[in-house]
Amino acid sequence: MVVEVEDLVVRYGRGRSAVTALDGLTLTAARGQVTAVLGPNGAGKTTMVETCEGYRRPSAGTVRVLGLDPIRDRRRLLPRLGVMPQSGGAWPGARAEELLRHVARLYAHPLDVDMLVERLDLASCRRTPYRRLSGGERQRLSLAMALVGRPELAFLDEPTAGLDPAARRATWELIEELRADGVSVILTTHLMDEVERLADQVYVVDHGVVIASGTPAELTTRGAANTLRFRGPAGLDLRSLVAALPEDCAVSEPSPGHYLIVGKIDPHLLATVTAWCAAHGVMPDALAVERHTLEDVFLELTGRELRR
Ligand SMILES: Nc1ncnc2c1ncn2[C@@H]1O[C@H](COP(=O)(O)OP(=O)(O)OP(=O)(O)O)[C@@H](O)[C@H]1O
Repeated sequence: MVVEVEDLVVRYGRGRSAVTALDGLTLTAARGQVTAVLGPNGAGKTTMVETCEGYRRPSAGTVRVLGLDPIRDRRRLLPRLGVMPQSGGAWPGARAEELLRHVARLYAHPLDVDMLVERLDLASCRRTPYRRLSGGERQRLSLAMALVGRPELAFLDEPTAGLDPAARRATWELIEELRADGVSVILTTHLMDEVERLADQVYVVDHGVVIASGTPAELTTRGAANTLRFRGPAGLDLRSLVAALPEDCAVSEPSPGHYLIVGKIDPHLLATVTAWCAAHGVMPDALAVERHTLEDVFLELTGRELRR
């Protein structure tokens, strides 16, 4: 495990005005994987990442990063980490390329700066002072600065927030390459498609605790079962269809001629349904499988939307 967080509590302030940002958070991240921490605004994602980076002291609980204590072993840890903070962290007057080259010089075996500039589409703003960069350019430069040192473990705090679709795709591709190179990535996000595309393991966090975890596929198929819909003649004999399906499937006709099957929808089940239709002379129109998204899962767990 590259990150082990156990019963982590982090409070800001004291007394009555204290805010408990993390309230007993437990998670682990495996080497060479992309681990996503997903949650709405204020869930505690940034606090968790900053505590792993050694910027925040736990009020209780333990944190180990690459087997080390982020505060006590900070000097040994920092050269092995890549950190992309949510905002800022650069000198306003320094030019984009200058900043990146400066950071690259702090590491023993940096990546090729020109390659990163090219990959993250920063060529047109090489000479632009940081304070004049657009939000998206800052974001991409910040990612380049996190990766240039060839980190073993990269913490990326909402790496694609505010990026246009092309920049988002370029960022995703870069993260996939990092994983292919054996880099471990901890990613915070509130974007479903990002998690579904990139994450090996997801922790859904709300109010400072983990409320669900698993692979994206596990999270979207468990509990909240998937749905198969089709249209056909009204009043089909559903008892015979139910008999043909696995026990945990529910079949209904919510309105005449509209059929709904709720359960684990896999290719086998699809074949059973179409075979049943064929045997009964039914043409299933508008046959559609609806997969639950992580958004649905979050809504079911908390009763709230993930995006606010
Ligand atoms: N320095 C601080 N002082 C006081 N409260 C803070 C501080 N930083 C964060 N908080 C509070 O702690 C809670 C968790 O914030 P945090 O930034 O970790 O959440 P987040 O999940 O990263 O949110 P976002 O998606 O908006 O970045 C919030 O209620 C926030 O207001």
